Amino acid sequence: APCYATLNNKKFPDDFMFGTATSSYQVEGAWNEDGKGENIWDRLLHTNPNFTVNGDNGDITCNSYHKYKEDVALVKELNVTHYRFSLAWARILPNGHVDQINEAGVQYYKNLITELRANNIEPFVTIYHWDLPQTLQDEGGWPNSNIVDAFVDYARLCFQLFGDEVKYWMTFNEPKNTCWQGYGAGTKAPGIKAAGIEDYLCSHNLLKAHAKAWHVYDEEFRATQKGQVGIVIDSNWWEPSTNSSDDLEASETKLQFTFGWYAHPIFIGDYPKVMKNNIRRRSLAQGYTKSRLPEFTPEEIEFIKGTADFLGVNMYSSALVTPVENHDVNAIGYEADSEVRDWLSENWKRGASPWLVVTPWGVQKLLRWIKEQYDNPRIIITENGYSDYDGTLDDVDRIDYIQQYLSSVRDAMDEDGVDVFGYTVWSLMDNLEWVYGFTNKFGLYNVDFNSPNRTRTAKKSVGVYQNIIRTRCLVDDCIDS
Ligand SMILES: O=S(=O)(O)CCCN1CCN(CCO[C@@H]2O[C@H](CO)[C@@H](O)[C@H](O)[C@H]2O)CC1
Repeated sequence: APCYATLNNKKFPDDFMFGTATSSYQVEGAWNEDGKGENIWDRLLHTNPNFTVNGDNGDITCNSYHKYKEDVALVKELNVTHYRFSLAWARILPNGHVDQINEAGVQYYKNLITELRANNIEPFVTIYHWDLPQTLQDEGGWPNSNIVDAFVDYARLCFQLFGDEVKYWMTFNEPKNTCWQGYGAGTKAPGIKAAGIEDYLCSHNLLKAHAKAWHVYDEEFRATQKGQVGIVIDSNWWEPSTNSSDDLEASETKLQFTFGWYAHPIFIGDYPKVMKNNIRRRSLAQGYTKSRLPEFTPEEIEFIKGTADFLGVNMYSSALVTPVENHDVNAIGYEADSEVRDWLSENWKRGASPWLVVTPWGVQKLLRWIKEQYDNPRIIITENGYSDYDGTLDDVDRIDYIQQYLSSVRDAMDEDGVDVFGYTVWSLMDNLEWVYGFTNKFGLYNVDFNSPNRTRTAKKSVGVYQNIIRTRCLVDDCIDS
């Protein structure tokens, strides 16, 4: 493996939190058992089986709903401090509203949290990881402002039910992919293609919902439960394709359109200027009478600002950027509105996921940028990982990936003073990788989807990650370092 000078001469702090992660729709299965309601992924994949490779779906997947004790044993074996998982809204509230609580669903999460605590593992709970109850989508979904109070009622119930044992909450996983992929590109449930319109309505409501949930925790629960509420925002690192001022500006613009879209309202206030300017200019040029990007009132700007006790960052990959010449003024969508083109360099090693390239230097650049942009927020890497096609147990590529990215996180902490308090490998086990089905495997543990028992088997990376956690430093297999 390549030698990185920092690999073997840096220790992670004793209180640095190493963890691993999954999400409800990707691992639980039991899609319609014990009173769970239908969610937008159930509906989308049952009505469009070819939406995913091989028609794979979450009906059973890893069957974690029935195998959660075994899963917690694997998490324990990893010797991690925390396990990040998400709550399936429709398992707790089958029609999405608090008028009907499914006790069996509540009990499942209470059992999971109890099992984690019994094994001295910190539960890191994502309230929403893309699996909206179908009834709420039928009522308009994220673009309909009614969703705000539906989410806040759901979040308040979660705080009430689980808040005595859960001290780390994340409202949303990757708002950009919730909105852009769900309602813009249509590449994720509910699969709506309304780029530049419904993705912006989704984000407007999602930000209000996040902020309201944070204020509810702050006013009604923090004093007694003493926990923290954050949000998980993802982005590539966007590398200028040359050091021309145009390319440097394109990088900054793309960062604002992907990370700033959500971080700017929460950490500074309001949408980023370049988003507001670009989208207004393009909307008017397209004949709209006002910007396609909704506007916050001054009160809303103040209400949303400051609503994150920590920042979860999902970072996997990078891309090269440059301004789009003679852009099509009629193209709409958050990518077109950025007027930036991005692509992957041929020189970068690939993962199985088409968007995944091995660019560890990108995580240090993104973390440094976040620190400078948002005044050094407390950060935990809530997802980072490598996918292959065959789920090989001899996963040396994943071992290299994790070590190189951790080394770059370490550099951001040492050289740039970024306040990173944890790192989380995506994922505990191979699972349903959205449109790629079971063909993209991210797990530290292999899952045999052909066996009814969904047998989990440790890959080589399990031993390496255990060592990193035990020794607090990166194993360097170089002999000449
Ligand atoms: O969107 S950008 O314009 O900035 C760049 C495009 C590429 N992204 C990279 C990450 N990605 C998946 C992240 O998705 C995350 O990572 C895991 C692996 O995919 C998933 O299994 C998790 O559920 C999800 O939280 C969505 C697409």
